[in-house]
Amino acid sequence: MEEDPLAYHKSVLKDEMLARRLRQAGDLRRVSQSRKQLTKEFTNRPLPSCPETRQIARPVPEDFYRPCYLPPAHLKKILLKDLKFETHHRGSFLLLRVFCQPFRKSAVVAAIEDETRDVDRLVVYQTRESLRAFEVLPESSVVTIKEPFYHMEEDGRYALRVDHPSDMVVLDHFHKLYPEQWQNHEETQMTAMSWKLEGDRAVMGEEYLEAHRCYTSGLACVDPEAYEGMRNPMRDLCRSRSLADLHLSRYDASVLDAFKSISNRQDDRAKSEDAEAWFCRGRANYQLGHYANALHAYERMLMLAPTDLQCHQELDRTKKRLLEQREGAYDFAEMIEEVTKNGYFADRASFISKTEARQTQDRGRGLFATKDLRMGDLILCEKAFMTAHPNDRTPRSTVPVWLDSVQKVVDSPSQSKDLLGLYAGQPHTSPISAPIMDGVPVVDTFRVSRILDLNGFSYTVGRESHAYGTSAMMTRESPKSTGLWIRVANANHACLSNAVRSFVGDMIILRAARDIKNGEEITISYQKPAPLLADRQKVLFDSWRFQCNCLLCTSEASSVAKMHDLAEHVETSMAFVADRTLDTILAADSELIAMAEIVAEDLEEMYADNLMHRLPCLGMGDIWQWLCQTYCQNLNRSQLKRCAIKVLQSHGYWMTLQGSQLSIDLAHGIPTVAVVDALMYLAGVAEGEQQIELRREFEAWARRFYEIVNGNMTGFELKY
Ligand SMILES: C[S@@+](CC[C@H](N)C(=O)[O-])C[C@H]1O[C@@H](n2cnc3c(N)ncnc32)[C@H](O)[C@@H]1O
Repeated sequence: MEEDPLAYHKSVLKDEMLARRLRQAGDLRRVSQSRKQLTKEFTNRPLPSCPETRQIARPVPEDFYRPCYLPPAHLKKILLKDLKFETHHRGSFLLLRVFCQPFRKSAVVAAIEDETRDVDRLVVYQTRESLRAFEVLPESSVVTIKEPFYHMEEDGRYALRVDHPSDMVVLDHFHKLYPEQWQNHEETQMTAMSWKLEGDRAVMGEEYLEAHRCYTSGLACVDPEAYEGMRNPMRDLCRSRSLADLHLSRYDASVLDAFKSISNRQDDRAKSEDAEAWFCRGRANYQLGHYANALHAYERMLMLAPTDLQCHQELDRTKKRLLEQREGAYDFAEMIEEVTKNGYFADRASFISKTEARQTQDRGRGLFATKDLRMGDLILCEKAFMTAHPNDRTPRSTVPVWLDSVQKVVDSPSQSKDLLGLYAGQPHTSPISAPIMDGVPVVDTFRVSRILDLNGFSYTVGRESHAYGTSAMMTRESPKSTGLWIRVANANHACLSNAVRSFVGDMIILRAARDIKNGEEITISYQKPAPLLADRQKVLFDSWRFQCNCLLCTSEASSVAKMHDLAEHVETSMAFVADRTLDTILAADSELIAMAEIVAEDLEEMYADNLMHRLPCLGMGDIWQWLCQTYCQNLNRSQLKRCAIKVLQSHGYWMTLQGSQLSIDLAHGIPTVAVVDALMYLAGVAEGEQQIELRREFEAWARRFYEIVNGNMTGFELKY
């Protein structure tokens, strides 16, 4: 990585800022900028068009703080002048108005005033990636900031900082806290119907947030008495807001609003409106993955509008999802085709019914089989809760997934239990949904961040149709995408795991690496296991804070004395292979081959214990693979056969041949691409020796391993 020439100055500046922060902490705020200065700063910026490029500052742990769990009614109102530096004002709230067009930097930044016309800046983190600053905080909007945090930002200036979405509530003009002096009197005069028309206009312009605001304001002015004997606009407003909710990914609210709007009357107009509401309910339930509810909604719609083509299509789509959910009936080739076209997403349901998450004896919760599984079986195929992909605007991918996971739960609180129930670094308490305060779920952003760090996976997209395109373990090239899968997040790690993961778009696939009994724990390897025990344990401890005690690790740990020698030999082998790529394989002479044989033999000696117990020898596979490639190139069949068997043994697979019947001891194997290659070398040798049955046996085994490693068979023919 290139060194930053300003690194030294930056670190001095950072230290100075920290010292200032510590010195001033608790002091009463001093006004540092006038309204005129702030107005100039905010109005001289280019108008926001699309979300700007930005680097998101992740707060350092000492800045972590909890969200406010109280409504404003239980808090004391304070003014800007009451703020103290570096202080969380617990038990208090501020009432503020945005007085200029806000902008986005590493967060949404707004100029705000209080009722005394005192001014300052408000910095809001964790807003939805795709929203523009003026959508988050429209000019003239009135907000309450609960338990405000007055903090020095990266530019060395103080500002009010909001990290938890529920700590800031944008008030509707009819809210009882909304100060009279900031009321827009034109708006307060509007009727429910005029709000509805305003909302419809916003929908036409695809301004769904604004439409939502209008429909909500309209609903606030509906007086049921005033519509005695007349058509009550409440249902119309709810139906329209349900559609706006759908566009805003607020699926829980969409289901509820659609429900409220259904009249069950029998006149034609009511039927058509109810059909619309059932459709919204269907779509929102589909998006939430509640396919049975979606099916019910579409069936109800078809009772009212039997010829609606779109509804028939949605119904068919939903039936497919239900089949996938029930039976794991996926057409992977079709799924790959879809993902290849759209890049990231597979419109598929999760199949997780052969597993359950429950407590282990000593490793928190784990994933367990609820059925007997055979080697190669699909254990589960799960849709991601959230994925994030690197792009020009956010080249580092984990931050958007973090932000959007918070937002997803805020938008559809019913999903909060799934996310917040995951491991966050402490022993589990029983999973709870986020509490709702002022109509908004209280989500602790920092907890979500920790959950994502401990439970997310990185993977590579866009290679699904290639050979081994869905294997995350072998694709080391960046950029990487990040994702979170709720059921798989319960799986504990073992370097010698019994399941292997792969990806198609945003679906994760787990296959059984060996037979797994009903009730047995399912484990996966969080990372491609490093050859040396110390390296493996370091990575696992640094990232996940545990030490692996799988059979391979405990066995290698018991031969500590040899560790140093082994490390030396593994390094020699790795250097040999790294220096001698394809060109040298093509030109390998007998001297070079002899050298490689010596390196391999030395390693075998080092790995005598592993070999005796038929355990994988992770540092030995590469050199035998190199020799396989070389002997294959030289058409030396007998040596190729010997080395291919060594590759299998390096991975913990020991084969037995009885005539042309091949059996493989799978107890301690680690399936990889190299295992498939070795089996295909052996198939080639058998073919050369005219042993057609045996060739078929080897190829059949190679196919089984390919499916485990890659998740499905796509690309096998291409590669072999
Ligand atoms: C993705 S979570 C796995 C589920 C977790 N055990 C739970 O209780 O929800 C990752 C965390 O599980 C624990 N863990 C995973 N594999 C482990 C292992 N082999 N030994 C001990 N702890 C493990 C670690 O605390 C790790 O940070």
